[in-house]
Amino acid sequence: MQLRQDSHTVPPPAPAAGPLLSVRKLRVRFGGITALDDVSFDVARGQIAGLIGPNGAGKTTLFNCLSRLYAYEQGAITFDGQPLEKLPRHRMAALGMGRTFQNLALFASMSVLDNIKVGQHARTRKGFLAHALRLPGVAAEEEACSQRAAELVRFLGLEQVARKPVADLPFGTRKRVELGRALASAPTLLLLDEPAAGLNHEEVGALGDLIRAIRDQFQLTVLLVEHHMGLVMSVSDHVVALNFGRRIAEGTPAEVQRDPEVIQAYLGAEA
Ligand SMILES: Nc1ncnc2c1ncn2[C@@H]1O[C@H](COP(=O)(O)OP(=O)(O)OP(=O)(O)O)[C@@H](O)[C@H]1O
Repeated sequence: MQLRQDSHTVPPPAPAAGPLLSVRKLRVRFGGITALDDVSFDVARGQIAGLIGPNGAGKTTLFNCLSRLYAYEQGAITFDGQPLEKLPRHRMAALGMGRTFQNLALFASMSVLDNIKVGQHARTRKGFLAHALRLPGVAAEEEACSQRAAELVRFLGLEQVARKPVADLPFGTRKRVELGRALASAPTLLLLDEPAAGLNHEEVGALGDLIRAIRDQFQLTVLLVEHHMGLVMSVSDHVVALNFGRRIAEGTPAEVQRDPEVIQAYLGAEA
């Protein structure tokens, strides 16, 4: 199905050239622990990129740097040609970065539809005061938000539960709602933090199809942190592997899977 884009929610067209995301020589330390050490990689526009590594490798730290939740002591991140460190944290969603979290971050007592609508907040133009005073344009903006949320609900197959509180839903369904909320901000880069965690085998299979459908439908770029190797390797165009905060390999899924350092990192992790 085709999602309608409206004048209030459309992101500015991305310049065609250069990677969408560029991470350069990133270093993050927590006391004596170096969580990221000189990490560099690019994510090309339209790509599904997988970020893998054993526990403690630095994946979440990297995501938190992208969301500006963590500060980095060295290095640079460029998103859509803009240096991230110059931008305030609250502008990340408006800039075109949408994110899901390892531990679901939804409003449990609110309905599916309302949770998805919350995600559009960053894209609305009219401020709090305009809404409170019902200034001209507010009604049109609200209508556009409702329509987009309803279209996302349909796209994600959530029609049957759209008006139910999120707390009443199974875990796998709640994860879809979180995806819907991240998509509601019309991101150009979607950051997925362990979307397969807690899902059963069938749900993981469906998730792979859904991630590809999302990329194609919304023409966005995906960066995926995931422990489920089957999912990462089947869905990713490009994979970056971290271990102990360092980038140990990068390439196609096949290249990374046969990289000796990657094999050693995972065998070592299991030993
Ligand atoms: N806020 C923090 N304070 C102190 N140390 C931290 C903090 N966040 C992460 N670390 C440490 O940084 C290192 C990297 O952790 P991180 O959570 O980024 O790894 P990860 O690859 O996401 O692991 P997992 O797969 O288990 O989620 C670990 O040694 C971790 O203990």
